[in-house]
Amino acid sequence: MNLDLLTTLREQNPIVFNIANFVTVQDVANGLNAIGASPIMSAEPIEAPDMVKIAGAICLNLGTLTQRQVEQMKVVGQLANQQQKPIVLDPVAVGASTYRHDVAQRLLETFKVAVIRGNAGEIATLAGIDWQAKGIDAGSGDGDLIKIAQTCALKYHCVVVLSGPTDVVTDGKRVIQVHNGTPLFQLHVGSGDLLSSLVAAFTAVSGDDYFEAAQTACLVLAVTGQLVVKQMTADRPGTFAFELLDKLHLITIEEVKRLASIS
Ligand SMILES: Nc1ncnc2c1ncn2[C@@H]1O[C@H](COP(=O)(O)OP(=O)(O)O)[C@@H](O)[C@H]1O
Ligand SMILES: Cc1ncsc1CCOP(=O)(O)O
Ligand SMILES: [Mg+2]
Repeated sequence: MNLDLLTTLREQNPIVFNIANFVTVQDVANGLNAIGASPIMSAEPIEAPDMVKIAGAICLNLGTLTQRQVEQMKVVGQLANQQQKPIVLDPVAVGASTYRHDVAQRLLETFKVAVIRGNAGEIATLAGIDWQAKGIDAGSGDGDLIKIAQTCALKYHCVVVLSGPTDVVTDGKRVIQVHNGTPLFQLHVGSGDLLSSLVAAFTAVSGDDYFEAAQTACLVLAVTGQLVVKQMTADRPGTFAFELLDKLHLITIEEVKRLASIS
């Protein structure tokens, strides 16, 4: 795990271009800003070439996808591939409708992504493995999460982050598990979207080592949440979200190293 990437990120302040959902767009923008990246959001296909040109990485979030956004994503994805800019795809609730599922498949056929980041239900759906996903939530299933993540990674030739109580990061062969975190992440809508955008920020500064970028993002966010919760006397999702933002700005490599629980 290369935690120096956090320093590099803060030094380079990479632009992360997000096609975000309208629910959590502000969490994503503020989270990226707090950690030391530079967010930009755009919903206009016409400016796709300019957005991709200035971006260090791109995060495509399928959360509230319109057909116009799908067209925008196709253009953005192809331009990003031509310019070797890494793309992170967040397949929000991909199992919840045929529309989402079809769109996700079509996008993944149109351009290559560096990382797919989703919860167990989303990654199992993309992998074609039986799972009872529940809307935006992971839902339930009894499959082996490592196998599910690996199947998805091999199917789409990319790094996969299957997040949850333990984050599984894999390129299909290598597997790292991040055991840090707190259940309070689940009480704040947007935790997953934030993680996806942070993965994108780290891919912007990791050369082409997207496996390394993804694990670093998972560990930094999970430890940050853990440190926030340590100070709280009761489960307060609102306070957690505010303090998470502050701590993302303040977190040090030493703190991450001290609490890291990976295998
Ligand atoms: N029960 C949990 N314990 C610890 N960390 C968790 C738990 N559930 C989710 N997380 C963390 O929350 C973040 C968002 O992941 P997740 O909840 O899987 O995404 P989504 O919001 O897309 O469903 C990740 O950093 C993950 O590690
Ligand atoms: C509630 C909701 N509906 C469509 S997108 C969205 C936000 C999903 O956020 P996350 O996947 O980070 O929990
Ligand atoms: Mg999600």
